[in-house]
Amino acid sequence: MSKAIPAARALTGRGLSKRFGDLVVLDDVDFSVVAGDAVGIVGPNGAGKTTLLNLLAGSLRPNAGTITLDDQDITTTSPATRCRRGIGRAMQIPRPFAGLTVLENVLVGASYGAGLRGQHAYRHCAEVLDTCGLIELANRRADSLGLLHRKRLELARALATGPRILLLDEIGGGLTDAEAVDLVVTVRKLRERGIGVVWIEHIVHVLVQAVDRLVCMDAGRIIADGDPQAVLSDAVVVDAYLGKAQ
Ligand SMILES: Nc1ncnc2c1ncn2[C@@H]1O[C@H](COP(=O)(O)OP(=O)(O)OP(=O)(O)O)[C@@H](O)[C@H]1O
Repeated sequence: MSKAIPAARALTGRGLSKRFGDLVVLDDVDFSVVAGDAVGIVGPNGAGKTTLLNLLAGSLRPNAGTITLDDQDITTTSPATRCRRGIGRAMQIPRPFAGLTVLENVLVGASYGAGLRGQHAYRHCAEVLDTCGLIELANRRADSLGLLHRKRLELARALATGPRILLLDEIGGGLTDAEAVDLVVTVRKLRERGIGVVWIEHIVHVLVQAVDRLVCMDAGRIIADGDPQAVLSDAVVVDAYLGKAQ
């Protein structure tokens, strides 16, 4: 399903800063993900996690810094172009086309994101729906789905665009632990196919089952980046994040 991915290709932000008025939300952040990596991002509310994802996806422009994909500068490239170049994104609050079926929603991603048509598009969507546990709901209207299936559909819509790097914003939010673990299984499969995953999630004990690297942000900066267990036992992380019951 995924495109062939040279292992060294990466999405990289260097020196990223973002302000809203006087509020500095990101302050000189360096971040990189390589295809096939799974990186978790945690941190307290307001740390700048979603803003970092917005910059990487292109829905916000940084005030300073550069973003490259495969060493090409995409800092000012639109989200639609980034999507066609292999950066997929699943939003915190799923907003499917409510009146369309599950299959039709995924076909939109396959058509506009991956550029697939006809039988190729249908075959690709069937694989995506199977991967995301939605194949039996293919003909259900999106607005009839419960939260778990809406979250899965959000992931499927992003996956249908044929990403090499997938940005996931709290796709486990609001789910039970068992439901969120279900998403872990799916994310692991994607990683095995060589897709790079960046996953923001507050359910840390679930997130660490899916990622091999954990980044902790606080107040617009990355305060730890590395092996998940080492990051979680870092005194600075415990003080800034884990000490404040999430
Ligand atoms: N468009 C905006 N205009 C003004 N302030 C904003 C805007 N977007 C985000 N912010 C502020 O930037 C800060 C960082 O927000 P961001 O959503 O990136 O944090 P986060 O780490 O993802 O938080 P959470 O875990 O609560 O989702 C917050 O103080 C937020 O209120």
